Amino acid sequence: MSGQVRDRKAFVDSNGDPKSSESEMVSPIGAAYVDSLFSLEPPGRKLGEAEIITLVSETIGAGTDTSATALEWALLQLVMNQEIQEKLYKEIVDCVGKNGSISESDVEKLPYLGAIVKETFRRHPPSHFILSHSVTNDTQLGGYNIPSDAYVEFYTAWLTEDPSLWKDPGEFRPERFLTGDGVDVDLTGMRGVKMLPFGAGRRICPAWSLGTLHINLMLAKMVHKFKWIPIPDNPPDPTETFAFTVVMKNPLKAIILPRI
Ligand code: HEM
Repeated sequence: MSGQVRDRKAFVDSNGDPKSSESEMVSPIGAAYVDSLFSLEPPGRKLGEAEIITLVSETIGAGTDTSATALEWALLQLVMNQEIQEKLYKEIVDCVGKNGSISESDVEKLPYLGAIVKETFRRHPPSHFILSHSVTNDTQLGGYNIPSDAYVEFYTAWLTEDPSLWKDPGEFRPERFLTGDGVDVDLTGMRGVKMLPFGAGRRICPAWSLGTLHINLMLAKMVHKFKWIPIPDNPPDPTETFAFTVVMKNPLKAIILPRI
């Protein structure tokens, strides 16, 4: 790895910008995640190669399945609920037009899109458990003794299945985040805990806001350019199964029609 990655200078010019032939593939020196790892100096040492590889692969692993799963669940709901999809399409067209292009700054102007993404995180949290946690010293939490050699697993999906917290929790209803029991719900758990798709506290997903933005953008672009409809006599199957994330037992199949 060191030969290939640490010699990134071969791909950039004297200003540190990518050479033109590489511009699609290489970020300027200093801008990539891996650059920040090379310059990171925990007290008294540099990170070793094994640590850098672990950190990079953790980021790729944690960032791909989660986002892909969330997007697939959102599309399943839009295929099954055409009126929600059309309401979203109208919101997008009102904002950027039929032929426009949706950019990062448009996302905050699309509240219904945001509500669909939040409702997806609530109804289909990609991860039903957060990562294993442990304590450095024996302690007590919520009346339980937690020894320092134990792994503590938090099942966070129970929150969003709880009818005392959510009205009809099994229903997919984005409007709840605009005018109902989801208004003011905070995805990070800082202002009360009603859902925890990214965990909470100091080990919360470090990319919770990036992941949310990616899903908003990808979903908006996919609905702006294409209409997603069910295959006749073969509607999507919402049965779940546990993999790295909670995925569809039978992956989504749909008819995808260009809008224009
Ligand atoms: C919909 C998208 C995502 C969801 C639902 C999600 C969810 C989570 C959850 C539940 C955790 C565990 C938190 C805990 O143990 O308390 C986590 C950790 C993590 N996530 Fe995400 N994530 C998403 C996107 C991403 C992306 C895009 C990246 C990277 C670019 C990423 C990188 C990480 C990393 C590195 C950790 C481990 C943090 C640590 O060890 O402290 N995630 N994520």
